[in-house]
Amino acid sequence: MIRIVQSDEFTLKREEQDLHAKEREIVIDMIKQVRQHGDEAVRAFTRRFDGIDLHDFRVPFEQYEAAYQQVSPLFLEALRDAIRNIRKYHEGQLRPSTLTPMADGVLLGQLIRPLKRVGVYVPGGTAAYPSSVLMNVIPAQVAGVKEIVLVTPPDREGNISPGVLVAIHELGVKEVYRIGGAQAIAALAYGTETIRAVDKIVGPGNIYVALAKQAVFGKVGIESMAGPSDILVIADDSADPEYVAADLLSQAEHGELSQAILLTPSRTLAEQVAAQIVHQVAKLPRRAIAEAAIRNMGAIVVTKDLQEAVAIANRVAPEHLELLVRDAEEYISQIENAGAIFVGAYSSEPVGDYFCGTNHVLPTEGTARFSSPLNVDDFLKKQSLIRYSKEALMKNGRKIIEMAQVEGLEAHANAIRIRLEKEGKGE
Ligand SMILES: NC(=O)c1ccc[n+]([C@@H]2O[C@H](COP(=O)([O-])OP(=O)(O)OC[C@H]3O[C@@H](n4cnc5c(N)ncnc54)[C@H](O)[C@@H]3O)[C@@H](O)[C@H]2O)c1
Ligand SMILES: N[C@H](CO)Cc1c[nH]c[nH+]1
Ligand SMILES: [Zn+2]
Repeated sequence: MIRIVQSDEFTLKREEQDLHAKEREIVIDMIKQVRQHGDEAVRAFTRRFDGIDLHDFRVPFEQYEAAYQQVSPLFLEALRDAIRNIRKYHEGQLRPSTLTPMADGVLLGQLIRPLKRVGVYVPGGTAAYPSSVLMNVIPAQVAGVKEIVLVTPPDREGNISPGVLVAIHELGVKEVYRIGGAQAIAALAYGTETIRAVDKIVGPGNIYVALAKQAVFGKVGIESMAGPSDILVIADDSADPEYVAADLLSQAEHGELSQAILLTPSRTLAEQVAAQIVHQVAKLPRRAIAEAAIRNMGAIVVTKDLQEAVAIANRVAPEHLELLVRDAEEYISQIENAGAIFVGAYSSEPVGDYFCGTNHVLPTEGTARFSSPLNVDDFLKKQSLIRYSKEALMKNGRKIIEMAQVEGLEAHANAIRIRLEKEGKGE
């Protein structure tokens, strides 16, 4: 089911073609419709893609109460532990504003302020993602964002999964709309009769969601291209093939566009993992999705050695990278491009998806070359503060004028010159 190739035959699908040209066109048109027709367009797309006609996008309050009756005590305990871990990890990312005193009484600063109004996308098309509620909302709260607007798609009865509702309630998010896909992103970016526009949209989703976020960037901020999940495992012959296959499948089951790649110098391991995938996938409830993902986007690449595996991994720039090799720590510094690095046999990827505290909203589609995991800084903006003194201006004014004149910007030069002249320092 999964192709096994030698390293010199391996190409990435995204290197061969623009994988998402059709979907890009679709979302651009959807965004246009929502801009023109507001709620009416959102309602029509929800009818078409989620199969429900919603008059009110808000989640009825009784649904939160009922949700607590539908989740297990262990789920609630796990959720609360995960909240603690995620909060602690993200609190470690906070840093204060800075004020730097310079010569002659000059004070320069970097002020850090939370964003005012942020939209959070929680995916929910083919699976429910309570964990994504935590991963988006907690860093926003740690940053001090006051207005958090959460959107998530409804099921065919118009309901949101109990796990998601409980997670929302545990974190105290109040503004929640049952809408998803590109229509939800457009509504958050441009506003509708019901939904007030936000300053930034964060959160993972399928390819329609990721491309819609890309398309509205500029009107609002976005954190990254957190689209279809992917995983890359680097393993040597010390790795357990059952673990490798299970971890690859853990991401393949997200969606048919999920990419799962194993790089190994061991032909024996390659064949054992391929056999394990066939064996394990057969038992999965989401077998059809995982099989399609493995068939379309999966690969086992037999490399010359581990160094070549590292070089290919840096080219792939995966969302998740697992190091299942002897002396795994020694390879960490060589992994330049990966959203999250999981080190050793017990750092299985779902540990990061749910629980340890790091953020699972990660850059996909190779964008780990330049993007980072969602973090507290995504919810903050920085402002420069300049308090220049008279003494400093009198001392440096001539130099500033000279720079302005080299740029041919005489009005800039004048703004400084006028002050120097008033103080009797002009030429
Ligand atoms: N990168 C990350 O950090 C990360 C984290 C969690 C989940 N994910 C990804 O999120 C995704 C979740 O996907 P999902 O589909 O279950 O939920 P989703 O909420 O992302 O998407 C569902 C929505 O897609 C829209 N849609 C479906 N088919 C469409 C079509 N043909 N045309 C236009 N719009 C359409 C619908 O409006 C629907 O509400 C997976 O790909 C998963 O890998 C990524
Ligand atoms: N693996 C996903 C990020 O790509 C996050 C997730 C949530 N639930 C399960 N997995
Ligand atoms: Zn996952």
